[in-house]
Amino acid sequence: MTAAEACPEPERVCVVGLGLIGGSIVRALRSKGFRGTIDAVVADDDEARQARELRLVDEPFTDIAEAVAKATLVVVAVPIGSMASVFASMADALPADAVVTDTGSTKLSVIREAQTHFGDRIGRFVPGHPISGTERSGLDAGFAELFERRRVILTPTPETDRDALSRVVALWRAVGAQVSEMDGAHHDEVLAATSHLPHLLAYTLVDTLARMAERTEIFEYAAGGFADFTRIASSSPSLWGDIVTANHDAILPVLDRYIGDLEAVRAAIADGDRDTLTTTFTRAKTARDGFAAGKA
Ligand SMILES: NC(=O)C1=CN([C@@H]2O[C@H](COP(=O)(O)OP(=O)(O)OC[C@H]3O[C@@H](n4cnc5c(N)ncnc54)[C@H](O)[C@@H]3O)[C@@H](O)[C@H]2O)C=CC1
Ligand SMILES: O=C(O)C(=O)Cc1ccc(O)cc1
Repeated sequence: MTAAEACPEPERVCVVGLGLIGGSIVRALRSKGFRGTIDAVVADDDEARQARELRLVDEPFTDIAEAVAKATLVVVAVPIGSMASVFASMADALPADAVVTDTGSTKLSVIREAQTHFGDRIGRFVPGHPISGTERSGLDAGFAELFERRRVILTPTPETDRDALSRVVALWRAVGAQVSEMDGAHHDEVLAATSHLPHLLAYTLVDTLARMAERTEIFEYAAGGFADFTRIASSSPSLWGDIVTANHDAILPVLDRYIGDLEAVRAAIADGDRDTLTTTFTRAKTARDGFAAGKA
């Protein structure tokens, strides 16, 4: 589907935060032939120059209020910890009927900040989260295919306007994504298990090994399994500090459950209980094979 088919309204999009996600959205819009205007809030003059040279944006801004003043659709793609200050900076400058959406990895915390800052215009805010990314950050890390056939979860609230929702659905379809809807609390529980916990485990494993005395040798002899399991430990520590702090209510129960299961595996190893180990590994392999087959 072309961007023009998915997004027939000539939107004036303003992407706030031209990092991995914001940079990929503008690249995808360009590569799909999006016919509207693309503005962006950039970090500094260097990023503005780069965005212009790559023809990614029509106009780069460093001032948020100025950037959103003519927008019809604003996409906030900044770290979770920056959402509140970005919403505060744009609230009074937004055109009355502009739609605002975000790409944050947690949803209840972002919805709360939006309610605080957008007040009675909260109906024009559509909470969103693309379930695709990489361990890299910044404008150079972005690429046009990032959202192709990948899921985006929107978590509208009872206050969300249907028109605003359909405009955001159209934007994500225009960049090749498949859109689902879910309640914000459910989103945060699902993502705590499938994304936030794996990132925590990868960071902690690498940190544990890196602080062991023989660490040079451990990393020298690490095989593909280590690389597969730990790639995401190269993700931005600051971005993930924000995510884990914001979603602590949903993360703690699944983390406790995992610690309990790890303790059971530890006990089986200590007791030489091979049956428990192979039963656990078999259950996991069946589940993982099913997941891999579903993705193929
Ligand atoms: N990294 C990933 O794979 C994914 C990230 N997300 C979410 O998308 C959002 C963006 O993440 P990334 O693009 O990966 O991060 P990034 O670090 O690559 O880019 C963030 C951008 O926000 C800008 N920024 C930060 N604070 C700002 C502020 N106060 N005002 C204006 N701009 C500001 C930075 O200059 C940078 O360009 C985050 O909320 C993240 O949780 C969602 C899906 C995947
Ligand atoms: O690098 C990976 O595999 C990821 O899992 C990227 C990612 C990071 C944050 C999200 O909210 C969604 C996806």
